[in-house]
Amino acid sequence: MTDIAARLLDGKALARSLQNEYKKRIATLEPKIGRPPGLAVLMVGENPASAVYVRNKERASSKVGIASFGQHFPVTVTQTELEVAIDLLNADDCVDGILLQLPLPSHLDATALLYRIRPEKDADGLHPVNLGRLVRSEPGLRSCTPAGVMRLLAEYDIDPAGKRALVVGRSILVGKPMALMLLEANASVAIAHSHTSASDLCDLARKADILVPAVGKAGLIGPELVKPGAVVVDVGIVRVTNPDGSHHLTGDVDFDGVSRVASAIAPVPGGVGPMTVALLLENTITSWVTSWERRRSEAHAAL
Ligand SMILES: Nc1nc(=O)c2c([nH]1)NC[C@@H]1CN(c3ccc(C(=O)N[C@@H](CCC(=O)O)C(=O)O)cc3)C=[N+]21
Repeated sequence: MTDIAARLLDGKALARSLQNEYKKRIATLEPKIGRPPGLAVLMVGENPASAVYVRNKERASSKVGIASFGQHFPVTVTQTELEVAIDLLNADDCVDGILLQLPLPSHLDATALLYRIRPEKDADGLHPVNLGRLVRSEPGLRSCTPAGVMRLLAEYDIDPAGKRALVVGRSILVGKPMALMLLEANASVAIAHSHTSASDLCDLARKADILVPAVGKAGLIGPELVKPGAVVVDVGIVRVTNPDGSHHLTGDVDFDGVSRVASAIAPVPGGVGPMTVALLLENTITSWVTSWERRRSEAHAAL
């Protein structure tokens, strides 16, 4: 086999440079707006993987100058308590973004809570209004992980137009919005999922110019499933326990094997994860600016 060293789609480096831009934008606008952007991440229980993400988000927020209104609830929290928390954040003029960290314990109705977040503060892009805008290709808050993938592709001048894209996974958080964003960028999009046969997955994957696995199964995508020269963006997150009890993250892709076949590859860690955090900050800043503009025009209208 010829060794093609795939280009590394370095989400970590891009996220860092985006964060520098956000920091400058906030520093410029904050004196006019009179307060920093505010982001509330709501986490329930002790899911260790979620805790990593929440910690990364809080660190990134404080780095760029976004105020955190995060709350951590015990696993015993009730639906009503979370509803009250969301209602208070919806009404709080210092909060621009609200993110309900998923998954939630099974006694809670996650959908009802996501629907309760005001669409203008839906930093995760999961409210039906924002999902509907995505379906319609209208501007709106976009789901952070797939938006991060699109931003990463753009940075490396990878244009999905006319390409065959395969998304593996159809979750509301990643797979479905990912497929819609690739479609919006004029790719020919297929979606494989848990009911797709192994042989169909193989056929579809080997035809894909852009392959986006988002399943959470280590080793799902080996070099035999990748078209030579394809772009592979690993969105899977698998938390592996090391022999010494510590943990490391890996994705759906056999990175070393696939690197020899693909033309470009986004690793885990260091690829889509940091981009997700960056786009969450970007959504929060967008909401901050939009709400300020809305208020300003309302004030003018009242004169
Ligand atoms: N409502 C909601 N929105 C989400 O966007 C959401 C969620 N729930 N639930 C869980 C998943 C997972 N997720 C991650 C984001 C970034 C990293 C991340 O920062 N990863 C880094 C660092 C990993 C590390 O620190 O080891 C990396 O891949 O390089 C990981 C995981 C967001 N999610």
